Amino acid sequence: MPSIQASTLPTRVIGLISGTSVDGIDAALVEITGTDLDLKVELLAGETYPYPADLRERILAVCAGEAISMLELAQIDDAIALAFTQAAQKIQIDHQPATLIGSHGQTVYHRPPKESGVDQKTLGYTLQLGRGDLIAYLTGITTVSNFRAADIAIGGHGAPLVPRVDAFLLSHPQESRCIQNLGGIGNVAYIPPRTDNWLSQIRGWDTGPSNSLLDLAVEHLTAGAKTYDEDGKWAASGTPCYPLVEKWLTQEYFHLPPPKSTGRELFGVAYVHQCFQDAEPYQLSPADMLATLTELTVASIVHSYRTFLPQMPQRVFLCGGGSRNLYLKQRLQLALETIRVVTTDEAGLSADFKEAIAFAVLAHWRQLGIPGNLPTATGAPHEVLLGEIHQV
Ligand SMILES: Nc1ncnc2c1ncn2[C@@H]1O[C@H](COP(=O)(O)OP(=O)(O)OP(=O)(O)O)[C@@H](O)[C@H]1O
Ligand SMILES: CC(=O)N[C@H]1[C@@H]2OC[C@@H](O2)[C@@H](O)[C@@H]1O[C@H](C)C(=O)O
Repeated sequence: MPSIQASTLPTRVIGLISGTSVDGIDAALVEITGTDLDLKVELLAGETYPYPADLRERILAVCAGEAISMLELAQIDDAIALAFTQAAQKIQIDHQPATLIGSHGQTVYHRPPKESGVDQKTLGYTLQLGRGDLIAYLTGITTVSNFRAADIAIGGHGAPLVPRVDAFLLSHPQESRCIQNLGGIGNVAYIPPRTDNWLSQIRGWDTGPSNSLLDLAVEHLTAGAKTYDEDGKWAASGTPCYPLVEKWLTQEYFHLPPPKSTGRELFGVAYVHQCFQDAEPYQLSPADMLATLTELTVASIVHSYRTFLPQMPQRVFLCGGGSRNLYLKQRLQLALETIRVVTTDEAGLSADFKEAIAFAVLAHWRQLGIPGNLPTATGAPHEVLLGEIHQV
């Protein structure tokens, strides 16, 4: 990956994403300077704008595989684009206006490419709603969207995309690091110390479920009264059932070598339903069930590091909503023994808004003609420009 010299004038960019938790739109207003090794990002404002409850419900139903008409698809796409537009407008209040938006949109379907014989691969497919042309028109700001399509088209997974941004914002001269996102789905970027050939040694993949199963279990156990276990307090009062964790860990996904990606299509409603069925013989309390699902997230992350990393990292930096789950964090620290587990806040990058910041950077790169994917993370055969630019 050559270092590309381009304009280093500060650019004010908005990054927008709603992730697999479908809890709302994360918006980051940032000032970006530099391009790659000299890349710097200052977070001017970060907010999460919850979706209207009925829209969230419809999106979750679509993610769970409910069949809908094209009319309803269009209506959901409209509603998401409008919600993203409002997020972009609100985040600029009391600030100088932005000149660029990077909008990830809302993933509603993700089908990773699959090996189908020697040197044969079936194509992947991914769909993010909330169309960028409408956001550009309504905000009057050039908008980059549909970031995953180009990587998928050349045979990549189109995910995870954040590792390349992590590499330039969170690498360290001496320390090897894992940046672990704990969103609905978990993903990791492994970044070796910044010495010779460090860029070619970066790795990234989706580690599996993070909060998606926990959130679904909490909703089920509270009959919809709660959507998540705040700070992991409920799970912390239970005890993990290790035979179940062992059983669940035999699942094929955890043993696939990276690059790999996944989503709610696998770790969603049907999966958690099966988990509850598997748990029946053990007569677990709700707290034990949550502790056991937390342990699956922990064990799947640590198993994937031990199996697929060239070496264990010196430090793990957490980000995403799950980094606020104190029980999950504590269990991960215990499983990783002497490897320190902290959040990306300790490295000066907001753990809450890192994904939104990353899509601002990806838009900035797109405008400058700099590729955004990392082939060692997405499995694409080469680098490619990510995103469609919608000018105003
Ligand atoms: N205080 C907290 N205690 C426990 N869990 C929390 C807390 N705050 C957030 N979470 C969890 O984090 C989730 C949201 O995380 P985040 O916004 O990073 O996910 P996402 O971006 O939607 O997912 P992905 O990264 O897979 O796209 C919530 O659904 C909840 O499970
Ligand atoms: C298809 C899709 O939306 N994937 C998300 C999801 O959420 C976490 C994980 O799965 C990750 O691969 C990806 O998002 C982040 C932002 C990424 O591309 O790096």
